[in-house]
Amino acid sequence: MNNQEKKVLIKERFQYSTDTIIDQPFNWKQMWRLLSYLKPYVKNLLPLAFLAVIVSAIVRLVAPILIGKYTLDYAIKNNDTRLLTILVSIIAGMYVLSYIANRFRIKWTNQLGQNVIYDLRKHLFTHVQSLSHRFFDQRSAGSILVRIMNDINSLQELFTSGVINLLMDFLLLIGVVVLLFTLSPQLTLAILIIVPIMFFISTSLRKKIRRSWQSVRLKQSKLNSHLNEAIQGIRVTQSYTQEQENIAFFDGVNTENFQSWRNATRRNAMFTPMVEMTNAIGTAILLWYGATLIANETISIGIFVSFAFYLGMFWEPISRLGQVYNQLLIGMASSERIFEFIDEKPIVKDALNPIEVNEMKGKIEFESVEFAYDSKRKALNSVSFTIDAGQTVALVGHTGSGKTTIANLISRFYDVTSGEVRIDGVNIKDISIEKLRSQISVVLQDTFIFSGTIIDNIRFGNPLASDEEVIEAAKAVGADDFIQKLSDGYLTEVEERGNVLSVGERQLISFARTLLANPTIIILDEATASIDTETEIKIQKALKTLLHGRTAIMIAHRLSTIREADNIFVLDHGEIMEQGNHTELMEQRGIYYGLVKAQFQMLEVG
Ligand SMILES: Nc1ncnc2c1ncn2[C@@H]1O[C@H](COP(=O)(O)OP(=O)(O)OP(=O)(O)O)[C@@H](O)[C@H]1O
Repeated sequence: MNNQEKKVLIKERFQYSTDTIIDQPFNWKQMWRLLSYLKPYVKNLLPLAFLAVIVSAIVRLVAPILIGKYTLDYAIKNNDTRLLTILVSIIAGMYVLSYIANRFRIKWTNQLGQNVIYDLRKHLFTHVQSLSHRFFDQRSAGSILVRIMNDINSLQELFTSGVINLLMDFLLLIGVVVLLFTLSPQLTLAILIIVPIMFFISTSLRKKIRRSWQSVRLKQSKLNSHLNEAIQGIRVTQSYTQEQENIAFFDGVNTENFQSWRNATRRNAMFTPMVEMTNAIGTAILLWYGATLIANETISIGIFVSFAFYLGMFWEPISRLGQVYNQLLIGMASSERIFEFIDEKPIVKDALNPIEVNEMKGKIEFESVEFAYDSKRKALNSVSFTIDAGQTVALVGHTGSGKTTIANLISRFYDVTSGEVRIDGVNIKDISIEKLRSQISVVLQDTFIFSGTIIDNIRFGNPLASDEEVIEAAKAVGADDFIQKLSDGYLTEVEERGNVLSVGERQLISFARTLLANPTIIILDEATASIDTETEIKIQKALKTLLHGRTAIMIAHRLSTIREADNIFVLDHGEIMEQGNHTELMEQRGIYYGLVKAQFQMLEVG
């Protein structure tokens, strides 16, 4: 395989297609929505920041008049030292006031911005927590991370300085234009001629800048998605010695990210020189035309000096408005992506008046249940069964036959496409989701261990449980032995996903966690696969304790582990083809018989 073919293959291998450019024109509605996050602060931080802004704007607007018109044209011209002293003291006092106002403006606007960012991130995270499994099926963890971190970060500048500076600059701009016209309408008109040219150029830049920042976000999202996957899957990568391919792909997305940044910042940087150019042209007009006006005595030197001050102040807010506009565009691109998530509604949601079931007996019924993950194929097709409270039922069938889907529907991770799932005779759509899930525990083969101590990981099943209750649960499922042998016992720190623990140990921890949660219904998905015989014996013992007095659904490929089940459902292509206990199904000599025989033969061969 040549290098080119290799590159194509690598490019095709990692596909992150979920993030697309959301391209809408500048949207005032969205802007208001973003600004609504300032609402909690309209009574405290916002007015304080506004006050500081108004004070500094007034000082900046009044000072040039005092310096030019009054100091030059009256005090100096008439040699009035008393007036000069008074004016200089007032001007100095005003600058001190402006300094104080500015310090507070920075302090308060920073506080305001940080608070808004905190609130927005909290809102987004809380919302994402409530979203259904389908949402996570369609997106990589990395791309979700980018929205919660990077996109919100990019709004930080807008809220810490942008919004408030915008007000300050508007005030300055309006004030300066009014003062310029008062001082000399002819000179003002001559200078303002350049403004429309400037606006024309900036409008064409606007769209390009906005697109560039959106592209940056997309590239970052792709980079994060790959990074996340590359780290999570490092063991597989290393075992297949695919490190070079991974590095090559990373290099590709990293370069794309680098280029899109460079592109965006280059376009961004075009704004300031443009304003500076206009500033230079304005100054040239001032000098040339202003000198003529002084010569024919239309304006005084003092007015000319005030004018020069104001002209400097005129371009400054315009230049800053350009920057704020850029921040706004960046913010818009990010907020579109943030609001897309916030507007995402959980597909599985509570009924209007959900039933708060506090204690379930655990009878499960499926009536003509159909389900499809996508429109292309059905995962379950007219499935009906009843599991009585306290029964243990095993689901068996070929891979992809729909076993996990049944488990997903009982916990309401997805809603049925048609038909009904009932618990204790009540449609689960009418039961409060929180109550429903609090009575159901799902034990997965790949137990998720959170970073923290072992004791806290077990306590995840019931945050209110005491240390003694946690230890008791661990003892009951036979996890206490190995935990005691760990360096710090129950206080041993384990990293995310519990990489330092064996599969069997992780499973025992999850059993203890489940026992502590004390659910009415337990779903064990492949819980006894891939462990050695000794651990399996331990786990079988633990299971007996765990399942005692509860309704249990076991999904297991190893048929030896489910012989004791009260009932076995045999699935094929999303339908229940056979059901009965082990002896009955063996007598039927159907699919189950075939599966058992095949496994038996495999063991013999092995
Ligand atoms: N999140 C999903 N999105 C789309 N299709 C899915 C999703 N999860 C499962 N499927 C599809 O639905 C069908 C049933 O899957 P399910 O996970 O229920 O099978 P299973 O019997 O549990 O398989 P296994 O024994 O391999 O775990 C399969 O064809 C699978 O590809």
